[in-house]
Amino acid sequence: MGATTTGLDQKTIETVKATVPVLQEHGEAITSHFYKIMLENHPELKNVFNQTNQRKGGQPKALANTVYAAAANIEHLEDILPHVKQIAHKHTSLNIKPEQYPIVGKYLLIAIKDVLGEAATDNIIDAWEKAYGVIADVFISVEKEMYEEKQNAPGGWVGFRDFTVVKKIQESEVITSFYLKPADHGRIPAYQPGQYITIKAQIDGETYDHLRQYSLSTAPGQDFLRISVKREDEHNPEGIVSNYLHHQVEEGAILPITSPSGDFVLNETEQKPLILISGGVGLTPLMSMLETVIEEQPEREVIFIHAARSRAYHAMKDKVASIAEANKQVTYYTVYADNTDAAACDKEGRIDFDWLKTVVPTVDASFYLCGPKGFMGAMDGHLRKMNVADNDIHFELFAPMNEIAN
Ligand SMILES: NC(=O)C1=CN([C@@H]2O[C@H](COP(=O)(O)OP(=O)(O)OC[C@H]3O[C@@H](n4cnc5c(N)ncnc54)[C@H](O)[C@@H]3O)[C@@H](O)[C@H]2O)C=CC1
Repeated sequence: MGATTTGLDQKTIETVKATVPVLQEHGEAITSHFYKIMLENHPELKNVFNQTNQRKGGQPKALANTVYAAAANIEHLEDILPHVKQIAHKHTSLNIKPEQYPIVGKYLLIAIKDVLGEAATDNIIDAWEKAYGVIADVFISVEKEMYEEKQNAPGGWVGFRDFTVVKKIQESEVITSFYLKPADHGRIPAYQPGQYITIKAQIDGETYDHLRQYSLSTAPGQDFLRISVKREDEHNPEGIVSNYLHHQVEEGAILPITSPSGDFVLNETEQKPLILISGGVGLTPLMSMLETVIEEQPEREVIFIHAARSRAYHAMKDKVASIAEANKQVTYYTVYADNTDAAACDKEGRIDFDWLKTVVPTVDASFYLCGPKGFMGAMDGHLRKMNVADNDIHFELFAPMNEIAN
């Protein structure tokens, strides 16, 4: 039995690879059971594992897909490193610690045994235990590096740091911006346009703290951080933190946050046209990119396309208009789904292929997409139909990784 670079013997590798399809077949049953038993035994992990996605089944599915993809590539994990890094950005933003990995591993194995019953022989369980250890080590080492970078970044930190809400501004019918300054009066962290932070929401009456990620919505280099939050329907469990922020968090309140994370960032080494396409509150990271590019790359052509439900839902309209007015490099288009005043927008309805083609000057451009899931799928489809190269399409969606990867 030869050893491999992962340190796993050939028999273990073969067993794991041979059983990936079996686990995939029972994937959701295994991970739903796993989440249930793990959170029963470790309720302190509830805030880390987003409860909304867990209820909807998205989080268990995402975790299952990640573990199976890693297991299928167990001999050459470096092939899935970009995917690992994207998840590691989310993990470090949530302050996930190495000691949490063995807990996940323990309950995942118990769930595999419970669901597969006798089919889960000792050999199989043993092989998966070893494989999980290898996969966990890859995540832990990538995350260790990211934590070191956070600690050493100008104004950076690890864990949660208290920020004071210094200003709260309504941007549209549903979107409100929160301006944040360090409660310790220390340095504001450096960050890249497109990155996000995690808020720990300590809400009265809730049994655990809720963690939510929000994109930073201005260019770096200000004397504050700013997030812009859409108020979700209060009856939607996903809306618990956004309603708390909108209704209970006023100027002077303290919010614990983690330092900026994320790899959906503006590449300032590129010169080709920058096309920013957003739907709804998805404009937040793209505002940070827009404000940055006009300062850092004044020669670069920028097209800012924004789709909103209607004028009342359109946030930061005046800001974008004044940026375009003052910077000839920027052209902007507005699309309203429900328009009562045709003069207020450039297109009514949705961004469709034929229209998009007329406003995109060249397909040899860098495209950044952010918005609701259906919007992103539609935009991605339009761009591929135009033959835009894969690596020119950048997108992010705050959702479990399996949805992002689709
Ligand atoms: N960094 C990130 O990953 C961020 C992600 N987001 C995500 O962006 C989303 C924004 O949602 P809302 O503001 O509620 O958007 P929304 O529901 O108000 O929709 C915005 C626009 O998108 C259009 N649209 C929706 N589906 C479409 C489709 N299939 N094809 C073409 N156009 C479509 C609508 O017509 C509307 O004009 C949220 O899901 C949020 O999670 C938001 C901020 C940051």
